[in-house]
Amino acid sequence: MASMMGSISAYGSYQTNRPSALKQAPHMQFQQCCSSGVRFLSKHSQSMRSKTQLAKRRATNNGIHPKITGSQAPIVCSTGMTIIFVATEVHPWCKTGGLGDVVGGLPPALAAMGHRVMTIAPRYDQYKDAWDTNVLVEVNVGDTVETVRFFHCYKRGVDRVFVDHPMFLEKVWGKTGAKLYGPTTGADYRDNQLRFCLLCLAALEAPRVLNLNNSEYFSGPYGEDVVFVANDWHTAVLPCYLKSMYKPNGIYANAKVAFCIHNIAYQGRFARADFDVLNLPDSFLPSFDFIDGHFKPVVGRKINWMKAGIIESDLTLTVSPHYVKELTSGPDKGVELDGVLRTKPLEIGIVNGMDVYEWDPAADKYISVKYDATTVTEARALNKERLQAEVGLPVDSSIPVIVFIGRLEEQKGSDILIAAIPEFVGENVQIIVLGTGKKQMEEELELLEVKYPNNARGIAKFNVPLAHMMFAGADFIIVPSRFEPCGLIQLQGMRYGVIPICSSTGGLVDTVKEGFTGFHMGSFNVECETVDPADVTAVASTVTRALKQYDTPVFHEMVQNCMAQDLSWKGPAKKWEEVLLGLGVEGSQAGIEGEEIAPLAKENVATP
Ligand SMILES: Nc1ncnc2c1ncn2[C@@H]1O[C@H](COP(=O)(O)OP(=O)(O)O[C@H]2O[C@H](CO)[C@@H](O)[C@H](O)[C@H]2O)[C@@H](O)[C@H]1O
Ligand SMILES: OC[C@H]1O[C@H](O[C@H]2[C@H](O)[C@@H](O)[C@@H](O[C@H]3[C@H](O)[C@@H](O)[C@@H](O)O[C@@H]3CO)O[C@@H]2CO)[C@H](O)[C@@H](O)[C@@H]1O
Repeated sequence: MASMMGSISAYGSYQTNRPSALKQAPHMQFQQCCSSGVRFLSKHSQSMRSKTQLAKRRATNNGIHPKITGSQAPIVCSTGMTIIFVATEVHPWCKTGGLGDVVGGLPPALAAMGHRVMTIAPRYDQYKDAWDTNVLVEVNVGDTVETVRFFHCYKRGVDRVFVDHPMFLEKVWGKTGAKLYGPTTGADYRDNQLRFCLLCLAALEAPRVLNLNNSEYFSGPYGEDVVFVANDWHTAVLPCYLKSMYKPNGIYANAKVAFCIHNIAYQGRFARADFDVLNLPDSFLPSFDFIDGHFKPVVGRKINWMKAGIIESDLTLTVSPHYVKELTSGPDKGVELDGVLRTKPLEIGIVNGMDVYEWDPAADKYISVKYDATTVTEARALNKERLQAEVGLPVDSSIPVIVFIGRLEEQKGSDILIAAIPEFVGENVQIIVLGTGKKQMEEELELLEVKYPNNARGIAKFNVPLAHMMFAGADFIIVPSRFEPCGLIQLQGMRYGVIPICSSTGGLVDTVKEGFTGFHMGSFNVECETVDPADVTAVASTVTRALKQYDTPVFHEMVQNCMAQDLSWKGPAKKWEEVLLGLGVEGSQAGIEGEEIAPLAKENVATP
């Protein structure tokens, strides 16, 4: 049996050193872990947030449930579930887009409800606030044994765990927010499959080996009665390892996996021969097996990670109800996994929330004039002038300003927008486009200034402060997506009183109401190779229609409607709770209604 070292660190009372494959018999090793002196404390009684609710629960013996797994196992007290999000992005540490936002924002909302919540993501950079736990585990990746180290911080009620390994840090060091998946947009690292196998294997260890004691409500390791939330294709092997390496050994017997699809366009399709590097039994091959007519990345039979994630997880969900319909409607919108999704139904689509603390016009550190719904009109004029000056457009607050913010991919329809600009740029309007992505699209963006010096600017940067300034100073946000699973950009816009002009797809249908909070352009052709002239016309005519309303009573009412909405994670978190509870993990129970733990406290803001 592999050796077990007993060195004490602040985080783990042991450091694991398991050179042999976990497959062999991890069970006994962990029995040793659990009996090797981990301290377990219940600090429930000091709840600052919901003392009354917790007191009520205690009175009914409903609030505390000791979870005992094994003879000398941890006693972890909680009000609800034990949830572990595994993902390649987590804002504000690492983000290329909305995946990072969700893994950044949803967990604190669930923690506020009394659930114990951890996120696990790669350590791509030297995050100043995440400390070395000094806990190491060894995992079999491909044909080598790799040592990973866990870093950790506790923020907004959530244990943020980072998996440290050269496969992440060597590639991306100093470049947080870029190059997470490949050296350039559109190019993948050759070892991505190994990188994400390693992430999943480490994620399966973390709940059992990390002795986490920052929370005043929980302590000790998370244990085994957990719900894993795997996100997108990168984490699709997690349920497979859970089933092949742990459950057969009696570990994680009650654990369940929910698989969340944030974007079915990225599936992780690889050569069939690569199945061998995953170190999974052949019985899993049918779940990965995939045939398509494309020649990328190879011609012929493939493996498809996302397909396996859907099949091997206990439930699959996605980020809006309308996207559920689209995904199952046919191969175009289901991107050839529609059949799989009909066989193994998508349980539910829950519209994303947004981080209303980070995105708050009344407290936004990046904007000149802070405002709320009562002061939006006056503040907008001043913020607009600041924005116009910042990007070098003529400064005049009476000119309506339209903005676009997003990844420059066909999904986002930035190419459709570029084609439509000549159709409406003759109006009294300014347009500012901020995005990064495909090189050609970035170049087209930067040409806008040359073509329309008085009306348009394109900025090919990932620039968070500018994004905030754009929301504060714009009147409309245009979202011409060919498909959009949920979309956060329109939520961020509405929070700042910026009216969305959006295509009618995915979450845009669920979150933007025609004539009330925004303008719909209809659904677009999902064929990405070309720009459909009908879509260009739809963009131009809807922009013209929206501009007609500019500064009218209808416009001001729409601004108010946008700002009056609760776009926070609170509602979505409640729905997520319902879905995850439905998995029936031992000891799970509903949480409480709670406000986020110190969402604005300085010490709770990440400093990557
Ligand atoms: N150049 C730039 N500078 C600064 N900030 C920028 C930026 N470009 C984008 N952003 C930010 O990145 C995020 C984009 O999130 P979205 O959800 O709109 O799209 P994305 O396609 O990345 O997410 C995918 O996952 C999410 C989460 O489920 C789904 O909502 C979505 O539909 C799906 O495509 C926003 O926070 C936005 O402000
Ligand atoms: O948060 C933003 C999105 O982040 C993820 O998408 C990334 C995707 O998972 C990666 O595989 C990669 O996609 C590239 C793809 O692999 C490659 O073959 C080529 O098609 O180019 C793609 C873009 O470079 O990067 C994506 C981010 O850019 C997440 O999966 C999505 O849900 C999020 O929307």
